[in-house]
Amino acid sequence: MSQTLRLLSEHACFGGVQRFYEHASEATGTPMRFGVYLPPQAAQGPCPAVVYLAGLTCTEETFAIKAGAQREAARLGLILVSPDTSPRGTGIDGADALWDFGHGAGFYLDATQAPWSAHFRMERYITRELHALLCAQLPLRPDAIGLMGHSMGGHGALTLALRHPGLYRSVSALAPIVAPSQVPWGRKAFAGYLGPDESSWAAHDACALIAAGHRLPPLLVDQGLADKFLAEQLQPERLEAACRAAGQDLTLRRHAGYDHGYYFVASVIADHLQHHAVRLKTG
Ligand SMILES: N[C@@H](CCC(=O)N[C@@H](CSC=O)C(=O)NCC(=O)O)C(=O)O
Repeated sequence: MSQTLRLLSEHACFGGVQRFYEHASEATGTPMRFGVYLPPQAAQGPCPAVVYLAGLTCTEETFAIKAGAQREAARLGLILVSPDTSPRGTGIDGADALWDFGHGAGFYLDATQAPWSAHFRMERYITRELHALLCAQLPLRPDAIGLMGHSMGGHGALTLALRHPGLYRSVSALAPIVAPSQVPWGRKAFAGYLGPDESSWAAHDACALIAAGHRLPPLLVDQGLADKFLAEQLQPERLEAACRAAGQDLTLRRHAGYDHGYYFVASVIADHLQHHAVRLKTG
């Protein structure tokens, strides 16, 4: 049954339109919000799309407001989709207490542990419900959808693409968490959402998935070298080693002087959209 999308706001942008929508989500059991940028080409017919998964503390607005991606998306004829990073207003005790767990920190997986499992079903939301809704209700090409993300969202982009082969034709990440089972952000989230049995964590860990034989389309990753989270949380050398051992095509670019924030994202976003456009517009 087609879901009702409620248009929250609409803004003319580079000849296209930036919109924000809300809908009742079956996956999370809450209202969910997402942003959509429709380039001018979308008025003529279906366009390829890139879904952008944001990081800890972000909302559906962060990418749209801070990354400056719309100019290049308009040039390339790409639709941009920016979902929220977790369900909101769940009423779960403690869900607002921490910035790296709970609301704003859904980690793009389906929690198996109470009380989180009642609402924190972001994998199902992104890969099934939102995917179907976008294909049914927006002028995008279902065969030409890419996935990218930043930080926690980079983890989401890598793991969802690895876990759902064929769903996303192009993949990239900015300063991603690549081995969540091994670093504090991921260990905290996985313990809470998936429970203490670490054997269940590997299925949501990009490096472990690659080592287990899962594959991605040719992957572009950018990482700032002045990123305060680089050594403790991100550790791109783990992804580099996993890809090298598995024969996974990876372009990992390290950028001196760039930190973790959206000044970095804005500086490389055009390259990422071009990476996606090349793959989404051919084949
Ligand atoms: N509150 C934190 C910083 C939170 C932060 O840096 N969030 C990043 C994503 S981190 C990994 O997922 C982000 O994208 N923030 C949005 C922004 O506008 O920069 C702290 O105290 O360090």
